[in-house]
Amino acid sequence: MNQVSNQAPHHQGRWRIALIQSDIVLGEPEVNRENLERAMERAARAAEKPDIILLPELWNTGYALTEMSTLADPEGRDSRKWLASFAIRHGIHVVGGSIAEIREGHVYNTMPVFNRSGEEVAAYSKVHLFRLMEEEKYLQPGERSVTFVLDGQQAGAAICYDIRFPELVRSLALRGAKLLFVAAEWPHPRLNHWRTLLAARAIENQMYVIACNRAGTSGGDTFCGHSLIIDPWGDIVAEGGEGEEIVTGSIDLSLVDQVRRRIPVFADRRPQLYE
Ligand SMILES: O=C(O)CCC(=O)C(=O)O
Repeated sequence: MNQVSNQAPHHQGRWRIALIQSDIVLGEPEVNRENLERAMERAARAAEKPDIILLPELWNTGYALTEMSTLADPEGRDSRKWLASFAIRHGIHVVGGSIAEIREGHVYNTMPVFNRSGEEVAAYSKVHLFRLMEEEKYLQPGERSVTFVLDGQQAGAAICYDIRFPELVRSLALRGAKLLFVAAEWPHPRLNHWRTLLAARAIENQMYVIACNRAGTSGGDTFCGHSLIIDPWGDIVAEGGEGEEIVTGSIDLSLVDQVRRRIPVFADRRPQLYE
């Protein structure tokens, strides 16, 4: 199956995507916002304007887990206001990576999503906390999986460790998601896992996987970059290197239906045998 054209116009499920693969300064939300804003403005003013911008995980605080109670954004208010105003200013959908936010005394790792009009169409809080980095000691897990609609197209949300749970992504696909947005702070030495898991989620669910990882180093971890856009056949539309970069590519959601017709995985499922 051929890759989709890089020139696809943004109508009828054809979108140009920009992934803001940035470094994140530990515990410095204002600095991070300023850095991201510069990169997002650059992406928005490119000759081929994106329809959707995706940011990395925990872009406000980084993994400053022990300081979350003071650093996390109360109700995510400031971060949301800023993301919404960017979406309105440029008429671009903003899948807001994720932010540390405090709600009712708990810190959540939450991906807010804004449409071109600046309306918040979804907020997904990471449901699988990553014990290897002791997230469960400092964060509260979300309690629901989330799909949302942009320009009439159904999408699903995932954050980092979530991609190790095929059942989560399958459930999003069964609810109609034709693409999955992933925000991550995925470190070495697991680049191979990152690339393989993302490709597997795309192939098995016959959906686009659009994943933005951070770059840089922090607290002894070196992050992989390699943000990816993978099509429903498993081909790579765009992939970043290791450093800071805006990764862009175009997608055509009619390819999802084509692939699902060619190999009818969803029609061939036998869920009564799986549990
Ligand atoms: O699953 C992994 O290897 C990385 C996950 C991770 O870093 C995270 O969820 O923050």
